[in-house]
Amino acid sequence: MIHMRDVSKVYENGTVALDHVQVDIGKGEFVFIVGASGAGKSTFIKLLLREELPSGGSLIVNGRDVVHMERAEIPYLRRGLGVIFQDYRLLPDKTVFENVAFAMQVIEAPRRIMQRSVFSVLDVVGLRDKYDSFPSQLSGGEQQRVAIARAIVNNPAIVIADEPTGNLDPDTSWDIMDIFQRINKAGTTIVMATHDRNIVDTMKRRVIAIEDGRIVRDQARGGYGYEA
Ligand SMILES: Nc1ncnc2c1ncn2[C@@H]1O[C@H](COP(=O)(O)OP(=O)(O)OP(=O)(O)O)[C@@H](O)[C@H]1O
Repeated sequence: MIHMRDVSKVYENGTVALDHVQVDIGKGEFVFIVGASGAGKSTFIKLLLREELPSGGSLIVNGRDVVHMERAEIPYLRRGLGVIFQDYRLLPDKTVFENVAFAMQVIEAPRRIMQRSVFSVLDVVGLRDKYDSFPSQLSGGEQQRVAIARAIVNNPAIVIADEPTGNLDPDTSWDIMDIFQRINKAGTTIVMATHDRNIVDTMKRRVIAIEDGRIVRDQARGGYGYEA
């Protein structure tokens, strides 16, 4: 699904955010990206989404060559990826239903399929009865569940999450992680950058640790730190 070969990212000001990174992530994997603040996790994710281009190396995401891609191909790359951020990024003037449906309108899905799909993913995240609420009427955990519903409504091959539990209390974080586990069980690849030691140590999934732009550990059933 994801093949990074010798990928580096040097920002315009000379900051080396990633330094010759090699990673292969296969279908159905659940991968945590861990590392201190500034280690390069968000840059790693931005490259996958083609929000930033690598300065060197090759990168294949979901069968597409991200480095040599035409601008017009970028939306097709992103359609295959569901993205979730720490701060939810919902549209404040749209209801829960509309926020999720919007992701389908963008790809011009037929209306009849849209209604069914939106309610189906709202069931997955347990929010069907809130379909008519606005984001401001929801708790942080509920808003993140809407963001997850929006991310998966077009059946992406890969779900990419940058600190999805960063603003949530421990119990709510686990509710969110249960949803990610269910999505993963259904075959979706999950790549999640996180600072949540408890979650990483408890789940014992693949852990890729980044330090100063380099992968310093890639462990099949790892913990947050070396000791786990
Ligand atoms: N647009 C940019 N221009 C210049 N430097 C940048 C840019 N974005 C990130 N950096 C730098 O690149 C390095 C890696 O940043 P990145 O955001 O990838 O780290 P991170 O591991 O995601 O950190 P955090 O956990 O705090 O989000 C840092 O030194 C950061 O200051």
